[in-house]
Amino acid sequence: MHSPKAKNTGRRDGSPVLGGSFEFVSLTKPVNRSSPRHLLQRQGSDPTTARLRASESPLRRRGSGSSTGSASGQGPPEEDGIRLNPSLIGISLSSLLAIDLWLSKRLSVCACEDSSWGSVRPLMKLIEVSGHGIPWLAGAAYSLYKSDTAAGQEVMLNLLVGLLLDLILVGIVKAVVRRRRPAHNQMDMFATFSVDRYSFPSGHATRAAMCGRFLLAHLVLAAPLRVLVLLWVGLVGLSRVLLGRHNVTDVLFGFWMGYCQYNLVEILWFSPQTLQGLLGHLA
Ligand SMILES: CC(C)=CCC/C(C)=C/CC/C(C)=C/COP(=O)(O)O
Repeated sequence: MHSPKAKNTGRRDGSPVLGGSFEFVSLTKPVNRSSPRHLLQRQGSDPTTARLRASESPLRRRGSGSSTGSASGQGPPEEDGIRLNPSLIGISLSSLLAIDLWLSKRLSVCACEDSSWGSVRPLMKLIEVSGHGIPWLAGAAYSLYKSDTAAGQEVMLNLLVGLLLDLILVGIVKAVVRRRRPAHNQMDMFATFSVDRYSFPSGHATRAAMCGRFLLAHLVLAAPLRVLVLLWVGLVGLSRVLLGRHNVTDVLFGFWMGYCQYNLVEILWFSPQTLQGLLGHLA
């Protein structure tokens, strides 16, 4: 990806302003402080350039531009490195986002009935429902209500806490980041909050990761079922991209966030005593 700045700041004679990786540094800076002496002299002879240089360069405003290391041939000063890093991070992020958008678009093969895998869309929507908040909240509340043992009630209460925590945290991140859903998404999901018009992170992915870890830690012990749980988590995430609901990074971050949310549930874990106190208050 090209930096817009890079197009405008090259020299008229086409020769590089600086060699190797430092060229980028010079392109992000208004003044070629580390340029050879004859270049500075040539630029200084142009009154417009000289005026711009004087007004734009923070170093010159501080009056230190003429005496820093690079101008005296000792290589770029420390400040060059400080400016280089954010630019490199910016470029890396832009590249990652471009790859993310391209890959997500290519993978959205069930985004509508006419898509290449449009016939699989109903199955993907079924997987979507399996990771929706309502069945999970209703299921956990019902199990809590029906549970006879203190241990069972404890587990279900904490699952309920985790699910509510997940809704709150995902809502906050979505509201802060405000990343739009992919353009190819059909907004035909049932029971959504207003923040669900945003896509980062995928609430289904966070819930699947958190509930997956919860199930593996407390409820599902048989090996074949544990594999099924892991498969379900993966399918929920994959279905978000195939349906065109999310970009790949929304789902990957969602998985990570859900994984961390489970740690939070473990830290907050409500004991039977706390549970009895709560139920005593409610009764
Ligand atoms: C009791 C109560 C507050 C239930 C709300 C459950 C609900 C409407 C959850 C929203 C689930 C949803 C559509 C999340 C969006 O998932 P993405 O993967 O598309 O971000």
